[in-house]
Amino acid sequence: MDINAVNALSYEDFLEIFGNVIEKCPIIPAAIWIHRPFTGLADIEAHISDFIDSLPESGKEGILRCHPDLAGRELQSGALTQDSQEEQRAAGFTDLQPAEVSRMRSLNSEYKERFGFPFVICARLNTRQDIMRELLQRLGNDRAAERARAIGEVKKICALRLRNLVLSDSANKL
Ligand SMILES: NC(=O)NC1=NC(=O)NC1=O
Repeated sequence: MDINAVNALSYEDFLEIFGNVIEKCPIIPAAIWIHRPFTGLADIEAHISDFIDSLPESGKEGILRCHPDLAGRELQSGALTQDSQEEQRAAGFTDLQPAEVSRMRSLNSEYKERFGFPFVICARLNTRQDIMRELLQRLGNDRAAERARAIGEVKKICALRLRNLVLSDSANKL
């Protein structure tokens, strides 16, 4: 789907296609729709990034809290969004040994205990070994640095979801 097709979408169709580019935060694509016509994928990304950056810290932490844990309960119970399910599978979290599941569980809760929001990383760009190493390493960050780092990961997840949608010609899904 080229950028002209994106710009020609009704609001409802735009939200149908792009509503989950930031996990469970449809308000973000709903808000940036006003900026069309977009000049390209990078323009959509830039508007999403600017919107997120304009939020108060509580809003950024709210976005992080909308993300499911990696190898968490939602994965176990099949409650993940399709995007998240595919990302977690790509990073190898759908075939963890029980010991690895409980290790991720305790690391995730230690992280959440310390920062008040979940550990977020772009799963498609990392192996599960990278992710566990990153989780341990980032536990040492201070809250502000970690919030910024996690928001950076949210933007990477968004960039890959956008590319997947636009290049996979998702207009056919309508
Ligand atoms: N807590 C997370 O980092 N969750 C996720 N990262 C992804 O790339 N997909 C997810 O569901």
